[in-house]
Amino acid sequence: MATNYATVTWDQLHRDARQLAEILIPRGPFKGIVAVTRGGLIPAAIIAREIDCRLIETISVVTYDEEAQGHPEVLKAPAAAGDGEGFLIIDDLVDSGVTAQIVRQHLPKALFACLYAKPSGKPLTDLFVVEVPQETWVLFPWDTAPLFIPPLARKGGPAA
Ligand SMILES: O=P(O)(O)OC[C@H]1O[C@H](OP(=O)(O)OP(=O)(O)O)[C@H](O)[C@@H]1O
Ligand SMILES: Nc1nc2[nH]cnc2c(=O)[nH]1
Ligand SMILES: [Mg+2]
Repeated sequence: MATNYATVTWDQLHRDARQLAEILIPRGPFKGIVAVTRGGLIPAAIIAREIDCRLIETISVVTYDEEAQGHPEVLKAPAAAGDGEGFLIIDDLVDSGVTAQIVRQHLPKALFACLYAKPSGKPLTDLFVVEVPQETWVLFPWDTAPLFIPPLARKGGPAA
């Protein structure tokens, strides 16, 4: 279980994805993008628009059930990307690096980029935008909703 949480808003995610696109442009052009579903889908869509790439393939890897890490399972291979030559892989984040390692085994010649990287997974990426501490759990905008919280003055109980 994580000890800290970092909430990423839609605006922040959009800014980070655009920043990644900017550093990717000199590394291209790319034949296509392989999005690591599901987390890589929205970052991949934003980046595809910015780098003007219309061919999007997916690889589906399931590793986590909420915060619990399980055994990674590839539900769909990225058939259209061959060995990955000329392709760009996009995921939302690397944590342990297990998912990235499996994706790289399928696409050894592709470039791997993600928005957020924790120290254990960082060496598995070619490019990322923001480093996040290992013990922090990133909350993405598609996993969260704004909630009512009571005013601070009422926190101590009815007398406050
Ligand atoms: O570096 P790791 O420890 O392998 O963790 C990173 C992976 O975990 C999350 O995917 P998840 O398995 O939760 O599936 P999802 O993308 O469908 O939400 C995230 O989107 C990365 O793909
Ligand atoms: N949402 C989310 N999924 C993850 N999968 C592995 N690490 C994380 C994380 O920090 N946040
Ligand atoms: Mg994922």
